[in-house]
Amino acid sequence: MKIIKKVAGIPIFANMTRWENYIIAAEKIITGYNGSLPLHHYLKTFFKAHPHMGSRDRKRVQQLVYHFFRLGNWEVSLPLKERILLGTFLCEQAPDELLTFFKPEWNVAASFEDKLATLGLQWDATSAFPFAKHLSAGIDAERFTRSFLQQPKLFLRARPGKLAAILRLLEGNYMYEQIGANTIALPNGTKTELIIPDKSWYEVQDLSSQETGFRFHPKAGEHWWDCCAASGGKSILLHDLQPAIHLFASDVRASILENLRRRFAEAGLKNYSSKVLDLTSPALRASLPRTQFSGIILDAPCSGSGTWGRTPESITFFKAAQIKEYATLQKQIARNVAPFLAPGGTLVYITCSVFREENEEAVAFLEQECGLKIEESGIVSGYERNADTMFVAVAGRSV
Ligand SMILES: C[S@@+](CC[C@H](N)C(=O)[O-])C[C@H]1O[C@@H](n2cnc3c(N)ncnc32)[C@H](O)[C@@H]1O
Repeated sequence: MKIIKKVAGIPIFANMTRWENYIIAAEKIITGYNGSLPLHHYLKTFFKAHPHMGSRDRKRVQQLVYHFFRLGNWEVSLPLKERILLGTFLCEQAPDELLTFFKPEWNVAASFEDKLATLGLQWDATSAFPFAKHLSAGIDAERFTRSFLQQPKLFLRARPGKLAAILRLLEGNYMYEQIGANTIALPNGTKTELIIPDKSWYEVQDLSSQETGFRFHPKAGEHWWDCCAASGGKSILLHDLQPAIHLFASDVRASILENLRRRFAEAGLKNYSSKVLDLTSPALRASLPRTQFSGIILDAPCSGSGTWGRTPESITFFKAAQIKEYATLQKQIARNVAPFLAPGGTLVYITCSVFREENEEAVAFLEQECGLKIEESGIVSGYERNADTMFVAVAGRSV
């Protein structure tokens, strides 16, 4: 085919369909991406540098790239274009013009099993997800890895007393599902800020993340420390369960605590203190507002592997050696933080990881090295609910 021009490095071929140009753009993105930035940041920069692509083109090319990464390392020996089409075939459910153009014989509405039969391929969990041998107990590797083919949903948590008002705005106008007492699931990409005018009515928070809060049982007057608070998702959840607590939130990043302060202000949460703290520091005691807390939320820095349905590029670029690095950091933090749990108090250890080293092994460490008693622990499974998968353990200190 003859190149008629190049636009920002992408060849535009004579007599080429839109679909062929989409594939070429997706190939260029995939070959240029090295995993050092999150994919959505890379895509933003790429599209900025290629302004000739309209918003519909950008959206379609972006989908192709995500479909490709959702395959993980499965069938890596196929040519790039074939893997992009394969990912699209397995991820899409509705009739798709691009796929019809390239593969008219593929029935995109067929079941996963029928699609594999059409392709003459078998799903292999260990090549799709090279870290399968690290999975925590109770995770079905086959189902977990297949879940990467679907983008997780967007979940809202209705703040106390606001569910009915939010449902009135959604009813009849938007596709949504109510889950449990406070959760609303929406298609990913829904612009909630355009639907719900008051930001203090809800928090965007994954379903499994919301459910970790079932293990917080704060009582009025207690002192709680959210020691890896980030922008405060768990802190706001905790506060909504019991506003009359004394909340102390800390994180090692000053910038994320700025986000927390902004988010708390939007949520109308005023009664708290916050501080930048490095939990690996041996001088932690001197920096704390008190030395005994009734409750500690340790939402540890982790691989994030339970959330990779939202960032599937991580499957390709994550290195197994990083699991050990996170596990070491988690133990260091646990050892430093545990002494500040008051007798009779509760430490809730949370990760959004699916790896045993960050979950069960951290729990064994809390028990064996930190003198805590594990009351409950396990996976909060999201992979069959279009949600993230998390891990939560409740540890207590004897009186
Ligand atoms: C999983 S995130 C917390 C998410 C948060 N709790 C929420 O609900 O949105 C882990 C946090 O730990 C923080 N962190 C990492 N290393 C740390 C350290 N050495 N000391 C304190 N915080 C640390 C990170 O900055 C990150 O914000």
